[in-house]
Amino acid sequence: MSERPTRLEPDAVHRALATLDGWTFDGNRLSKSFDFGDFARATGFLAGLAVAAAELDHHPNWSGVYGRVDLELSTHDVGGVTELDLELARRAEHLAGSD
Ligand SMILES: C[C@H](O)[C@H](O)[C@H]1CNC2=NC(N)=NC(=O)C2=N1
Repeated sequence: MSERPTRLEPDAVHRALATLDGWTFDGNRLSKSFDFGDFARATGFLAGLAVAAAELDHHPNWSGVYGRVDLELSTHDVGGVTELDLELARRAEHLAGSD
């Protein structure tokens, strides 16, 4: 996306999250923990997410332990959640096999 993304109003974020299982919104960022059960599956997920992030030029904050991956999504350039974060969340769901 070449245009600067627009910070979404909270109502719009909540409406979008109705179709995304298990994500929370704190007013500034989306969060979800994925539990894959082992390190190989967790790192496989991260490899796929890295490809998605490169395609979108939009990058997650991530951390994790062994089989768990914790994601936080926000658009640093605008200090909130944009359509890019929702798209990255959708792709994360797809990669995790939960959509
Ligand atoms: C210039 C480049 O497109 C920007 O710095 C992008 C890169 N990836 C990004 N990722 C995230 N999460 N937020 C951003 O604001 C952001 N900006």
